[in-house]
Amino acid sequence: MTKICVIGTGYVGLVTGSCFADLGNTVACLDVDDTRISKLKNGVMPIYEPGLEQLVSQNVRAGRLSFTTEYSEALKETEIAFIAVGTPSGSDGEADLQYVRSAAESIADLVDDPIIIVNKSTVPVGTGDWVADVVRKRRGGKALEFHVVSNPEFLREGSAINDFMNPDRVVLGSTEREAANKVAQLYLTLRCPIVITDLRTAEMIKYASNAFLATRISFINEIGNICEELGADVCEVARGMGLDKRIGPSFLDAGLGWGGSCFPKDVKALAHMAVLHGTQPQLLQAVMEINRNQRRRVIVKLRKALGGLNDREIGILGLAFKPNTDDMREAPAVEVIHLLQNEGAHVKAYDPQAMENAGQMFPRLTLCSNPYEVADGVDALVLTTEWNEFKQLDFDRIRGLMRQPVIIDGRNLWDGERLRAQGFNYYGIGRGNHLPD
Ligand SMILES: NC(=O)c1ccc[n+]([C@@H]2O[C@H](COP(=O)([O-])OP(=O)(O)OC[C@H]3O[C@@H](n4cnc5c(N)ncnc54)[C@H](O)[C@@H]3O)[C@@H](O)[C@H]2O)c1
Ligand SMILES: O=c1ccn([C@@H]2O[C@H](COP(=O)(O)OP(=O)(O)O[C@H]3O[C@H](CO)[C@@H](O)[C@H](O)[C@H]3O)[C@@H](O)[C@H]2O)c(=O)[nH]1
Repeated sequence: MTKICVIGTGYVGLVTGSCFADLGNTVACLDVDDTRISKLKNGVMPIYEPGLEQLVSQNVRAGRLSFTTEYSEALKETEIAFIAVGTPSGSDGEADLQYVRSAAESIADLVDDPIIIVNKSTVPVGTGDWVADVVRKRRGGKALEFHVVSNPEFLREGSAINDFMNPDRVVLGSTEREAANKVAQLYLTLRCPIVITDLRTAEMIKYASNAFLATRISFINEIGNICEELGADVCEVARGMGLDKRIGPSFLDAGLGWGGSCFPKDVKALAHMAVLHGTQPQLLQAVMEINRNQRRRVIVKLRKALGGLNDREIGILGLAFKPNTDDMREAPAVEVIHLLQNEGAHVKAYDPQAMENAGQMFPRLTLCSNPYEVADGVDALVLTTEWNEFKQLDFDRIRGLMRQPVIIDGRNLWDGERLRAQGFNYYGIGRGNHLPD
């Protein structure tokens, strides 16, 4: 049993803290956001993540998990402090480290016993050394025995608990092998490969992994765009490719492109690091450009199908950047809605979890309480997030409600042939169906 402190109670901090508590450790989760902590103290989750509420309440009841806004309370007798604060994109695409700095300074101010500081946030290569400098400078001459370990997180929103508890690997980087070994002990019961390396390599593994996954998606989207012109079906192409063991089937779903709180900012940050150090990240630039175009292509399709967008009614199914989350950061739906509204379209939408976030983001968006309300009177329906709830809709009812039977399936979720047989003008992504010019 280890006494742990997790700084930041967002998607990563809260999941990390509750999972470590569940594995038998004593965990204090800390956040500077009062509202978030009082919600958590009352058993209310500040984010939607399947299974999280139960995991938190179980471990709070067992006395292994607590929440606070007080650094002094959270850091009391802590052996390992995880920094899991946000690292958003700055103005040039570089990662903004102000929250990491503030967390490191608070540790430096309040701790006198030996401590391991673990960077779990996604941070630029070199940040581990920088955190050590920040702590040393802040201490002035006051001695502190501490080591910095990089432990990037690979969980996905929507399946975060399962990903944390069943990782493909755990990556640890440190200049001090003993410190990395101590952190490794926390993960031993998960029985997964543990890669122990130096700080900078560990930090790069995180960026390279995200950039590679984003590249796969942009690649298949580019293939999809070519398929559309040549009359091939990208879904079948991806299946045929993915059966090759060297390629594998994951992350080959063509659609509106990648969004979320990680891929966009991390690919940008990696490209920024490259440029800063005199390297041209040509592939990363193309990967980002393809992704930007993927959203715009939907607008082009709609314009063609409806002969213009001014005063058209468009229905959007799905607002979160992917299913099983309420997170709308860089969600494809956000850009699609902006582009539609800019062209004078009236937009209605529904999402099973992201309605509250959407209401704050789009004052002019009509929020509906189910897919049928969205379909009512629209000229086109656009599927932007492949929630389970959208998989089996009553399309006869939808056909009867819509003003024009145009469907853009931005996630290739539905059976196009069946929908065409039901009277829809169905357009998937990369599925070889041409629109008239
Ligand atoms: N979201 C994901 O799926 C995911 C997965 C892997 C890695 N990451 C990385 O993990 C980090 C955290 O991401 P997230 O999505 O959990 O962020 P988030 O925005 O959901 O949460 C960050 C939390 O940190 C708190 N915070 C900010 N400054 C603080 C401070 N000085 N002291 C204490 N708390 C502070 C904020 O109030 C907020 O609650 C990022 O670097 C991200 O790139 C995210
Ligand atoms: O074949 C695919 C797979 C995903 N996506 C899109 O890609 C984005 C990201 O999806 P996913 O990776 O499932 O979600 P995240 O929760 O953002 O997780 C990514 O980002 C996290 C933060 O760094 C990492 O920890 C995870 O390993 C990494 O998968 C979403 O918009 C998806 O719709 C596709 O378009 N096609």
